[in-house]
Amino acid sequence: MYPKPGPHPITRFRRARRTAALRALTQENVLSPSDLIWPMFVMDGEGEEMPVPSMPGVSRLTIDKLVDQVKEAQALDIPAVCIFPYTDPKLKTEFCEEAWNPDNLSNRAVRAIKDAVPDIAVMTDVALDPYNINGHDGIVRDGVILNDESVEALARMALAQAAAGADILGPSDMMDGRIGAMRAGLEAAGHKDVTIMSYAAKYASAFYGPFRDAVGASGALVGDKKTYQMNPGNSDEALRLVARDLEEGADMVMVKPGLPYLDICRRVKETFGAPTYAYQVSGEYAMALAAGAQGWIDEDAVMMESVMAFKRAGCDGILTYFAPRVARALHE
Ligand SMILES: NCc1[nH]cc(CCC(=O)O)c1CC(=O)O
Repeated sequence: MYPKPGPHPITRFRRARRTAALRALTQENVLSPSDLIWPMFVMDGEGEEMPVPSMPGVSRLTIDKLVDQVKEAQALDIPAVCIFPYTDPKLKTEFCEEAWNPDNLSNRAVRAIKDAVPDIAVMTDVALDPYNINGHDGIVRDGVILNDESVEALARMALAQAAAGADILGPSDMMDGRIGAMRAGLEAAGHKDVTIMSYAAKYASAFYGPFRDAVGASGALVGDKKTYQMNPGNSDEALRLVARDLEEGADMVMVKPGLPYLDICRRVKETFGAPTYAYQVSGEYAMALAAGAQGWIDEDAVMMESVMAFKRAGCDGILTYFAPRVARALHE
């Protein structure tokens, strides 16, 4: 593919690495605040925040404080935030009706953000787990996660989020056919310009543990999510899922988790050329923080290196809890 480099000493790769200026000049990939999506957790109440123990530096915030944090995102030139609700356990039901309540916590948060910070892109999560008594992303009957019934509920949920003003819908549920159903529903309701970032290749991963604590789903979850999330041993299947979701109307696609699945990011970007994102998930964040706290790694350096790795793998952007820290470092 490339001409073979000449032999040493005609070729000395170290020449271009000798000074910081030469290294900067020959750097292939660049990270910018505009590559970042900042995931945030919202809870009921006012003027309060509750730290997530397994995610140091991350807190659930009441809507007023969440809006302040979104202002901070904007000041840091981060173009998008992603909202996850910590739902009152009393609102969780078998059929997840709270998911499409126009005034549920997530929808109220979206409206408050769009009111106060209209220019930032707001992304929402489309999945039933925050509202489900059994913690699953879909509706469960006799221990089986029902696909088509879940898709109906998810499409309703997506419409409520679009009506609240979400710019990007993020279906993270992994039911089959949900993108098509959402896209048809959005068109029919006149929400023609709402984008969908499909969690297209989402793996059944052990790296989501701290997130489930943050949204209060860990205690609720009965069993695992292996009948709908992907088998970590698969790669070709990710391409078929991305092809399917793009065809059904996704504008952007995501690979999740992040670092352990960079090969998937690369294949997806090369195969489709579509806007491709990775989610550096809660467990990845928690691992870096835990090792950093022990003094076993240089946390800041590991953070920047890991986020850069996504760009190198071909991603157009990264959802990461490190977003504000990375943006701050880039502004220094
Ligand atoms: N549908 C829920 C959802 N949306 C994002 C994450 C994980 C995010 C993270 O770990 O940071 C999950 C958890 C899951 O699928 O169990």
